[in-house]
Amino acid sequence: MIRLAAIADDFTGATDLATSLRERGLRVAVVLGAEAVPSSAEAKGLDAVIVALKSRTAPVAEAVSVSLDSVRALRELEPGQYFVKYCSTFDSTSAGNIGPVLDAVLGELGERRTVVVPAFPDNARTVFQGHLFVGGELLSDSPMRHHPLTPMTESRVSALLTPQTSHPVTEVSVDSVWAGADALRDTLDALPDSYVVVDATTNADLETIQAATTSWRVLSGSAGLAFGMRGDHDPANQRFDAPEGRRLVVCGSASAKTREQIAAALAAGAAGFKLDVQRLLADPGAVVAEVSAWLAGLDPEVVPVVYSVATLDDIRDASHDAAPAVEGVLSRVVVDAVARLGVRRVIVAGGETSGAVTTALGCTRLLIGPQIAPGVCWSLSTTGAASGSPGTPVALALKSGNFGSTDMFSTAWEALS
Ligand SMILES: Nc1ncnc2c1ncn2[C@@H]1O[C@H](COP(=O)(O)OP(=O)(O)O)[C@@H](O)[C@H]1O
Ligand SMILES: O=C(O)[C@@H](O)C(=O)COP(=O)(O)O
Repeated sequence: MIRLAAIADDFTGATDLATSLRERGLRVAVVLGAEAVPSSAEAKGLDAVIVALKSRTAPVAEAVSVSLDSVRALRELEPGQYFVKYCSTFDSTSAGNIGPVLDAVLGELGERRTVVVPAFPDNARTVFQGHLFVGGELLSDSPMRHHPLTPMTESRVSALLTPQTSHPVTEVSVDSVWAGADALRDTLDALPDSYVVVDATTNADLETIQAATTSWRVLSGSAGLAFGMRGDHDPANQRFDAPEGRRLVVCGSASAKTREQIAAALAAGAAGFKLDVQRLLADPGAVVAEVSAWLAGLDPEVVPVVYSVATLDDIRDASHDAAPAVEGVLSRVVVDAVARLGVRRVIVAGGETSGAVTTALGCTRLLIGPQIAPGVCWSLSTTGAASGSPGTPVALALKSGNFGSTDMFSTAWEALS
């Protein structure tokens, strides 16, 4: 039996939740896909298992199917609670996938209610009067309105979720949270079965919500909702031996923070390679070969940053084919760099991009290591058959687009030495 079983709709979301739990003393495993869920015997000693999926922008039926496969596999571990992790900026469209996945998971488990808590104050995401804020701005005024796959142009969480689900959506305001865990539990229990969007503006609010929902079978939200959980494992005591080798940063993220991080790295002496998306659409193999040749010729001490978005102009009129094509090229670049150039330490910016890269490397499991910033950590994995160089150890930092300090592409490596 484990305490918490989670599915995350992208790979950075999985490591985000994992690092938050690990920092709070839980023993966590992140596995990539339902097939990699450990058996009960293998999960002995673990507090939480998180399945990383690439379902955020997949077709609805596919997102539902991989989520259900994961929940069915996790069920074997007899979890005390289930956690459906989605983005702290509620990345989704009116078709899904947050609503359809919640509907399917609840249906599978015979449940009729969950809380909906995207707030993550450590990364400046708060929910007040049912509206999601990013820093001082409403979500719909934030850079998320320009996201290439899930542009967020509405800020009220219930308005975002209602078109995605047949379940009723209700709201609980921060006053009820401030009344404390016991009172909040009564407020929640008095509501009709529904998806309950709960305000949260601080970590203390998240802890109150978590304490009020310990008997709920299914929780949903960003990693922030895990902040109230406590385990007895001191992360400082865990061995984390990162392989020695060359470094590489690849960015498919179009997020404002990633664009700042790229600019800061280049200003600090990193070497940059900006992908030409038109060329890449026409001849991806040639672009991969060009990037690989460029990497091979660099001073191994210099940090290379391969990226596809420098300014918003780069994604303004992007074709539908561009996103998978960029993911494909960045994945092939990383696979080649690991197989042929001795790259062993890789930062990947962007959730979709991380899913593509990690899958191409054939990784199935991540050992979570030191936190780099709230929601961002180093992890260790081993490449699989898909990579062409199976059994190679790699250190991966799968970075959510908008997370991490501005200088992290230059400084994150220090946590490995
Ligand atoms: N120049 C570009 N034009 C169109 N799509 C792009 C471009 N660069 C990256 N993308 C795609 O945008 C998506 C970004 O999503 P993701 O990796 O989750 O990062 P983030 O959510 O931080 O922007 C990926 O699918 C990526 O391939
Ligand atoms: O909850 C969050 O904000 C992150 O864990 C996350 O999912 C961010 O997604 P990307 O920006 O697409 O990496």
